[in-house]
Amino acid sequence: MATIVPAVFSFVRELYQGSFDIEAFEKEVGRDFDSSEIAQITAKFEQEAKGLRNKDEIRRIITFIDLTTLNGDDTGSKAVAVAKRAIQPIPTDASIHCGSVCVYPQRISDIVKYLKETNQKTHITGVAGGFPSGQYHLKSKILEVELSVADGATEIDIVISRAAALEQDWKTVHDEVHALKKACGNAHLKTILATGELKTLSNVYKASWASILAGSDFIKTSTGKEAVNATLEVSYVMCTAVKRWFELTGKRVGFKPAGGIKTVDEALAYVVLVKNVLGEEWLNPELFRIGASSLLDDALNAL
Ligand SMILES: O=C[C@H](O)COP(=O)(O)O
Repeated sequence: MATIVPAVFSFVRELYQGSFDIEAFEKEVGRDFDSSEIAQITAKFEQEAKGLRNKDEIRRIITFIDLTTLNGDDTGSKAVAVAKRAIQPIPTDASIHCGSVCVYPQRISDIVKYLKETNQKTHITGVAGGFPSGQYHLKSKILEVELSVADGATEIDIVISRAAALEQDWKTVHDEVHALKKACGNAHLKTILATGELKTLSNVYKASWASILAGSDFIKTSTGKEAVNATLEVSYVMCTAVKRWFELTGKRVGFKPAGGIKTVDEALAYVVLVKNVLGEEWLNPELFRIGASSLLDDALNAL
């Protein structure tokens, strides 16, 4: 780490030695963002997205989708039905798969059982760690992650503590994500910032950094349960942090916009944003996902 991270990011080195210096964190990543400037940039992305609407791009979008069902009345058979769609979303094309099927912890084992019985594979994302509010004891968040991984989730989506973020307690945000990353074992960790509840773009940037520094494999905008979910504006700020981390360390963290993305046109705007800010190399399911429950319907209608 010492040879890769420049001196200006000395706090990253200290972090890896087990300390989190909040003053250094604020100094290094505290910055303001100009909303109107970002709005102009994202308006261009939306414009560019209009020219991208073709069948190949729509098929590619389908491969990015974490096909989601997160409802109180989800049953085992509903979860399995969604998993079947994630495995073969286009009925006439067995070569295309969604990024994963995303469910609550109690539904993970239903999908694992179905995959075993039918000898099929898909990534299973379990939302855990006090999803969606994060208002739970850390011990129960850790246990929920451990149980979800034991049940067979290959990817875990957790939420940050918005309470800690709003109190500018970035050490707690970082330390919780770090503990949950450890609980994931080999499962990939996607950390949800719930940006609609973070109040400022400066907070979105700091939350991105705290989550990246804690070892998140992806950072994700929203749970789909906040009043305001994914927006291009917060995505721009989050991808700016992902890009800076890559410039400093050579490490690629993934990005997942989620919540309220229902149409191909909306999804294409995120594709253009990622391509422009992070580069084409991010546009594969290893580094880019879209969390969505209904986007697949619009994509299939458009094919
Ligand atoms: O993580 C995925 C989101 O919960 C999905 O949200 P959505 O139902 O608005 O598509």
